[in-house]
Formats: sequence, structure tokens, C-alpha cells
Amino acid sequence: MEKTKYIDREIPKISLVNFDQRIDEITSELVHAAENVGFFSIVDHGISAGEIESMFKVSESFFSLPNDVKATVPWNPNNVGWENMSQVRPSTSAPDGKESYQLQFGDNMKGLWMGDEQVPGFKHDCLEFMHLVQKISEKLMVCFARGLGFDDDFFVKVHDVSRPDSQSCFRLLHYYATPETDDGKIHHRAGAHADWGFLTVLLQREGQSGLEICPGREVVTDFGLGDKWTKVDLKAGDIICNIGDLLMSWSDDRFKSTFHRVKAPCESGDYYGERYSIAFFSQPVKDAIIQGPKKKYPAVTGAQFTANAMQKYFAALKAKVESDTPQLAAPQTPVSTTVSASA
Ligand SMILES: O=C(O)CCC(=O)C(=O)O
Ligand SMILES: [Fe+2]
Repeated sequence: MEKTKYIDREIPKISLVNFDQRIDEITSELVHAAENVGFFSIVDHGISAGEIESMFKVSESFFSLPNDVKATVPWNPNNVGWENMSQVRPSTSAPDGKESYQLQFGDNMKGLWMGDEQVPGFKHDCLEFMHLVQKISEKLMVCFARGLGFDDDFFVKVHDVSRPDSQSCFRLLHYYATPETDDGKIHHRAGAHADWGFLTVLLQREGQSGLEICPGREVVTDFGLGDKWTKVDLKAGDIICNIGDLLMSWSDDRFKSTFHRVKAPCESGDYYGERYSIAFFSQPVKDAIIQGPKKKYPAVTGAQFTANAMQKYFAALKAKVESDTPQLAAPQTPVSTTVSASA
């Protein structure tokens, strides 16, 4: 099998300590990171390593439920619910080797929260943690608004998670352990892609590595470029953030939405065990008007942007879900019939 070409790239590490006093300095570090690699880690962000690990324990409790129980909260095209081994990325033709459960703050979650009988305190614990992550995203949004010359609250207002139509998505991920084989086959954990939302905040458990990035997209209309990858490793408590396509277009391509993947382990040094991660995708409310300061792209609403992204990346998958709908309505749905459409 051909070996991956790896190169070292610096992934900026940005401290949010004394945020209010240091906002100018933090803004210039964030803008620099956004204009170049598109990925950065943040430290001193206010969530402790213990709180993050507690959230992972909740996630583990959910994923260790039997599949027929998880299938009672199935994924649907509002980008909520559980999917298993069914997300096929445009860059691959095979499904990701993972299961994921997408959670939101608003009305889209009706009937899709796993109950306390199955995982005690699940909804409460998730929402509490989701609000903590939202607070961090809001700090970054203020800095990005400043960097682009918008009012401080410009992005925060259109990502208001107290609105019933909020579309921001908190995604629990569980990648299955992969056997060490030398059959030359590539098994995708998460095939290469760019996130289509505004901003992604990502958590992983220390040691459960696999995330890799490949910077180089100049315009948001390009697919990924290049074949030189850089491994991203995190220490417990660090948080990785990346710019999504929406912020790339909203900044007239100034801030880069970077191609990334969770590589299938297949080379020496790769991690073959199971992996848990959590991604929080900030998505604008439906009536947000999206257009950069230089008006490089025509204005679109939040609803149109999401519909375009679904069309671009997930038309086939949506069609599959629609054809599976009668089965999806039944709680005993076989797990293989659900399909995920998140980034
Ligand atoms: O699990 C990870 O580290 C990355 C997940 C990811 O890129 C995504 O869900 O969009
Ligand atoms: Fe992603």
C-alpha cells in the first residue's frame, strides 16, 4: 500500500486566559491561524480536563447501549439523531467506520433525546456541556467578527442557541477498533472532508489519535488539494478548532476551511484502538444573511446555505433516508438503514 506523505506544520496553540483584557492579542493570533492553517488548538478556555472526561464517560454510556436501543433515536435530515457505519463522504466510496449521535439545542431534537432510563441524566449532562462549548465558540466568534470588521456581536447573534430553530450541532463520535491487517485495503474512519458549518470545536481523548489535516484550499468552491498530511495530536484538556466552509465564504475566502480526515489505521505508528471524539459545529439560524465584507459571493440565508451543503455533499444520502422512511419510523429499524449527513 502506498505510504502517506507526512510533513510537519505548526498548528498554533492559542491561550484564552484573561480573555477580556487580552482580546486584541487573542484576535490577532486567531486571525493569523484562520488565514493560514485553518486549524488551531486553544488552551485556558475554561473547561477542565475533568469536565471533558466526564462528557466522554456520558458518550461512552450512550454508545455502549445495544444497537436496537440507539436505533430508537435515529438520524434524520435535520442533522440530529444516531447513525451507524453509514456516512459515505464524497471523497470515498466506503462508509466511515464509526457511529455518531448528533444533538441540538432546539426543536429539531423533539423525540430524539435518549431517555434517563437508558442513560441517567443524559439530556441534562449533554446540554450543560453543550452550553460550555457554546460559550467558547462565542468568544471565538467575537474575535472573528472583529478581524473581519463586523460588530462584536455580529456572529454571536446569528448563532443564538436559545432560539428554537437553532441548527448548531453537537456530535458524539465513536470510531470502532480496527484490526491490524496487511490486506492493502483502506478502511475509512472519517474520510477526508472540509466541515461545511461556521466553526468546529473538537475534543478527543488523549492517546486516541488519528486526526490529520491537509491545508491548501484557496477558495471555498475548491475541493481538497494536495496529498501531504500533518497529524494533529491533543493533550487531555486541549481543544482543537477549525474554520468551516461557511466562515470561509463569509470572510470572502480570507479564513481557510481546511481539508481533514480521521485516517484509517494502516501504517506503522497508527493507533488501531477505538476512538471517541466530540465535535461541536456552530451553524447559523435559518434567517441569517450570509455575505462577506467584500461581497465576493452572493448573499444567502442560513437556511439556503444548509440546504446547498446538504445538496452538495449529501444528496445521495438524503435520498436513501427518504427511501428508508417507513423503516425509520419503526423503533426496531435495522441499524444499517440510517444515514448521517453531518460534516
Ligand atoms: O473525530 C474527529 O477527530 C474528526 C471528526 C470530524 O472531522 C467531523 O465529524 O467532521
Ligand atoms: Fe470534520
